[in-house]
Amino acid sequence: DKHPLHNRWTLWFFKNDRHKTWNENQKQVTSFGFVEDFWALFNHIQPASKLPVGCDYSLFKEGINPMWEDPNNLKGGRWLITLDKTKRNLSMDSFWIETLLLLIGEGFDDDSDEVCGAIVQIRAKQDKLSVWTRTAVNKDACTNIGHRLKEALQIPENIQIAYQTHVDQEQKSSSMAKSTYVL
Ligand SMILES: CN(C)c1nc(=O)c2c([nH]1)N([C@@H]1O[C@H](COP(=O)(O)OP(=O)(O)O)[C@@H](O)[C@H]1O)CN2C
Repeated sequence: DKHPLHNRWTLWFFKNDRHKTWNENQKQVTSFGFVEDFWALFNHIQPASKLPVGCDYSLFKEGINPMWEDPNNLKGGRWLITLDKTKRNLSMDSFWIETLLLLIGEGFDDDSDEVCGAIVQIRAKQDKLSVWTRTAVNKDACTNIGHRLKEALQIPENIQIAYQTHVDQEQKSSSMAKSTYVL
């Protein structure tokens, strides 16, 4: 019989329809709690690298919306990995599946409870992959999650990734919010 996951997860899809609000564009696709159902879903949908520019996939724990204002995200932030669009067909999909497997496999050791979800975003200039965590001030948990992410995605030591709080991201004035942690 089917193999249960430690958590249930919900896949969301964002398509940038200018006539709708950001919230209206954020759609739930489905939720799952078994390994077999994850693979059936993943093998059924478009790969991230094939989505139109402006689209996102988000995989969050069931009950947590992929939005700053969700109570589980209010005090948190994200590890952000930017991908040059030339890498879209090279590493985007492998980065995304590796991140998904870390999430559903609770691959962040004791800090897996700190993880809320992950988002992959197809954009004109730079694609983005982020892992959202619950509590920005939990430095040890945040940095362990960041290390595990770099390790799983085989991101070289000299390539920096940054952690930004959602509050800083919401209130950013320049193009990039300030970084709370860098690895
Ligand atoms: C409740 N609420 C409205 C709300 N709640 C949110 O949680 C939330 C937003 N709004 N977001 C809006 O999308 C724009 C692009 O962000 P982007 O991350 O797609 O980045 P790009 O500029 O499209 O690359 C953001 O500037 C923000 O306006 C983003 N976001 C996470």
